[in-house]
Amino acid sequence: MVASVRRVAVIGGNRIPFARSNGPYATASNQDMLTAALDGLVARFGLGGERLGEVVAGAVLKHSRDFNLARESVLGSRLSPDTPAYDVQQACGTGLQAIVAVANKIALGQIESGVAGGVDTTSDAPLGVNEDLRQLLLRINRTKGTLARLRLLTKLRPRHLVPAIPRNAEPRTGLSMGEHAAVTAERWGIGRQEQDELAVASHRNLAAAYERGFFDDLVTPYLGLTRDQNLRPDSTVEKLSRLRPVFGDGEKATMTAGNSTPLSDGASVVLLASEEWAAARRLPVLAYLTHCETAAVDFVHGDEGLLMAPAYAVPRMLARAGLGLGDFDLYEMHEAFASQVLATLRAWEDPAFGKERLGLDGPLGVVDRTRLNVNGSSLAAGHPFAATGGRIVATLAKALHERGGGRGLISICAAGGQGVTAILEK
Ligand SMILES: CC(=O)CC(=O)SCCNC(=O)CCNC(=O)[C@H](O)C(C)(C)COP(=O)(O)OP(=O)(O)OC[C@H]1O[C@@H](n2cnc3c(N)ncnc32)[C@H](O)[C@@H]1OP(=O)(O)O
Repeated sequence: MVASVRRVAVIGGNRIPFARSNGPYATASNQDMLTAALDGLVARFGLGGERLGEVVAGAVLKHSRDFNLARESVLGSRLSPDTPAYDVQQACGTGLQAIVAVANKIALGQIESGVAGGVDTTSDAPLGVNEDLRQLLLRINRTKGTLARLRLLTKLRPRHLVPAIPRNAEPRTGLSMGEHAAVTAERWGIGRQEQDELAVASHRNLAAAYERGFFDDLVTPYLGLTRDQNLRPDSTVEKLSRLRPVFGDGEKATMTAGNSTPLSDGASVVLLASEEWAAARRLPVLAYLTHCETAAVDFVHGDEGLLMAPAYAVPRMLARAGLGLGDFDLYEMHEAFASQVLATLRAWEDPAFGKERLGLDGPLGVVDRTRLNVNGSSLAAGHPFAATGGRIVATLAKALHERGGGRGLISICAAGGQGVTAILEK
């Protein structure tokens, strides 16, 4: 059935600047932001009225009204309404997994072009009613007769009005992402200063990239923002060292608001296509998506850290690609927390981890830190969960194109003990 596998071209991306939670996008919905990101892409690549093969996107925090988020966003955009769309969701891996879904169909010749991405708002998080109120409302709904219904209504108490707010926590452990990351940081002996240094590098690199115009054709202003709101170009290790720890135990705690991603709002999308489709429109190819991998770890019963799955996905992907960890010109590691990136790097450098967990003869290898997140990452830009994959792919593809080619590694950790990784090449 499959004739051949084709190369998948990354043509470009677009995102809106990422905002801090309850900031300028407080009244924007997932659909508003995803539509804005799509329309920016449409404008950039002249896609008005174009019927694309497919649009795949998702959000981690969704209202029930968002059951067809990607398709509704297409209908609200200037793409042809004949463009089909569907949603995916894999926590913070959502954006990259959406890109893989579109890429696979292009590779198999099932579509010629597609857009993939993601959106999230922590400002407009879906509030649920609590279980007691839900039961009461359902009973009222099932009850016949106005009087009987009114009688049930008299049972309404103030406790019923306490909303069910989604927690940024793992359902099976009750621990937040930050609390899990703190356990991993301690296990790998990740110090406060190295976390703060990584955060400062993220801010400096993102600020420098904005200054030299790198994001001029990747970011479209939205609701008054022209740059990521969390970006603080004046960040220093000295300033960060004064922040009090927010995750971890007492004296040993090292994780602060400065070396953790902020809760954020935003959207990103990426245009992917076959080479033929791109050539017919004279659109340059920034890079090719050549490999991907997903891994999961048992953080519930086992002793592996919640956000350590990329430490397993990357070596598997490298083995399949016949590459080593050092064979990359650029590395894009999603900075959920500085400690998460540093723990992953340390695991790859550790001979015991290489032998016992990865089945290698020794350590996986070392990442050249001067090639890591050279245009900033989530600590500075912010992390609207499902929008991070699109931000990273578009940033890396452009960076590879700008340097005249090369190979880039992408690593994204996700809730539920999962990791999604990919390789871009030009
Ligand atoms: C989900 C997946 O699938 C996988 C993943 O990615 S896991 C990651 C998911 N994301 C998260 O878990 C989000 C984690 N972050 C949070 O919960 C919150 O941002 C947080 C608890 C860490 C901090 O919240 P907060 O206290 O409201 O932060 P905020 O008020 O902005 O900052 C606290 C202080 O640090 C300061 N600060 C922050 N960054 C700074 C910087 N770069 N330089 C100087 N000061 C800074 C702020 O100015 C503020 O100071 P004041 O109190 O004097 O105003």
